[in-house]
Amino acid sequence: MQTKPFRIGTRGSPLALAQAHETRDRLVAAHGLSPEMFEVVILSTKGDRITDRSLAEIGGKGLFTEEIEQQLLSGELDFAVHSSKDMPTRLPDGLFLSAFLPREDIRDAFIGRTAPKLMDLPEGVTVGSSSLRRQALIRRLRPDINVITYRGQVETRLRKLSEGQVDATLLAYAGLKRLGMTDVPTELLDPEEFPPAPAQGAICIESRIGDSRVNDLLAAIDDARTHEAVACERGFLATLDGSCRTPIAGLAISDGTHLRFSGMILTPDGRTHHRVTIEGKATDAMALGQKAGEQIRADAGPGFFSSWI
Ligand SMILES: NCc1[nH]cc(CCC(=O)O)c1CC(=O)O
Repeated sequence: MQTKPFRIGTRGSPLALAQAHETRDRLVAAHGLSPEMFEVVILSTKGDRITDRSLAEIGGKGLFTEEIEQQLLSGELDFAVHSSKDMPTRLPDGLFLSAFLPREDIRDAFIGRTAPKLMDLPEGVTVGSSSLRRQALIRRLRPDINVITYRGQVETRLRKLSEGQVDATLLAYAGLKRLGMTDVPTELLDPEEFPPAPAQGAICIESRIGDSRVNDLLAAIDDARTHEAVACERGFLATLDGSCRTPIAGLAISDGTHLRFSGMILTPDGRTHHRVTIEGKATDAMALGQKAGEQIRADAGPGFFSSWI
C-alpha cells in the first residue's frame, strides 16, 4: 500500500488548476482513493512569466512544459496535467502522454463587445487573439478587421476586452466551461468555418515511460476515443509543424472503431487555405493524421510554406 501521495504537476493559472483538480477527482473516483493521496504541485513556466510577446515570437510550444518536464524526469513529480493543445509534438526522451480525459466542447467561442457575432462586427474594428490559427481564420472571414496579438490568462484577456482595448476576442469554449464561464461567449463558432486547433479541448496526462505504478493508475481514467482523436491530430501537426508559424487547424472524431479527420492550413493573411479529409481505422489514428499532413502539404505545394516563413 502506497502511503506517500502522488505528486501532480501543473501550472498555476485558474484553468490549469481546474484541469489538475478534475484529473485528481477522476482518479479518486476510479480507484476509491482518498483525495489526500494526491498532492497538486504548482510550477511557474516561462510561458506564464513572459506575457508581452506572442508565443511564436518567444519560441512557441514547450514554454509551458519545460520546467514541469524536468521535474517529471528527476522524479519530483509523478505525472503532470496539461492542455493537450499546448503540448509540443516531440516530448523529451522518457516521457509520454499516457492518458486523456474525455474531451470537452472543441469549438472556439467568440466574445464580442460591439457586436455579438463575428460576421456582424462593424467594419475595421479590432479583434485580439494570440493564436496564429484564429488570426488567420478571422482574416479569411473578415479581411477588413484589424487583428492584434493579445495574450494572457483567460481573466486578463476578458478584462482587457471589457476595458475596451479590443472589440472582440476568441477563446476555447472548453476552457471557459471548465472555469464555469459558460455565459461569457456571445457566439460559438461553427467548426466547419472556424476549425479548432489540433487537440483543443482535451486534457492530457504526461508521465514517465515504464513507470507502471503510475501508468496503471492513469490507465483507468484514459478515454480511448479522445486518445485516438488527439493522436491523429498530433500526427497531422507533427508532419506539418516545423516552425510553429503555420496556422493549422484539425479535428478528428473517433467512434472507437472508425475515425474521421479534417484538417486545414492557411496563410497568416487568411487569403489562401487548403483542406484535407481522411477516414480510417481508429487504431491507425496517428498514421492517418500523418498521411493527411503529407496530403495537404502536397496539395499546397512548396510555395505555400515559403511564401511567408
Ligand atoms: N495556450 C492557451 C490555451 N491552451 C488550452 C486552452 C483552452 C483549453 C483547451 O483547449 O483545452 C487555452 C486557452 C484558449 O485557447 O482559449
